[in-house]
Amino acid sequence: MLFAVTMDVEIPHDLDPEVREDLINREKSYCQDLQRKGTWVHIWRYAGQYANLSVFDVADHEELHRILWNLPLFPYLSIAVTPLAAHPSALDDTAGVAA
Ligand SMILES: O=C(O)CC1=CCC(=O)O1
Repeated sequence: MLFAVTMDVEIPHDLDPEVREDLINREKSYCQDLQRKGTWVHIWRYAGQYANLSVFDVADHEELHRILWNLPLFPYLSIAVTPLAAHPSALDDTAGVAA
């Protein structure tokens, strides 16, 4: 199942800089591990915003929830989830999408 997920990042300005750096480093490792597994299919920056648009390929809602809940930055994210379905005009056979 494919999901588009928007994450808006709002880290408090008064957070200890070392804590902030550690969180961001752990978020990057977590994200890149899931990319290597093929679960975190895309991550794009919204231009001009501290926010990303990501696409996840997961077995079910519970797997997506677990992944999002365990994001190191989770306490500082506003998250919106949109389920995706195949578009009939798409040329490519997009992974994970049933026709
Ligand atoms: O910077 C962001 O958009 C938050 C984030 C999610 C995964 C990652 O590495 O950073």
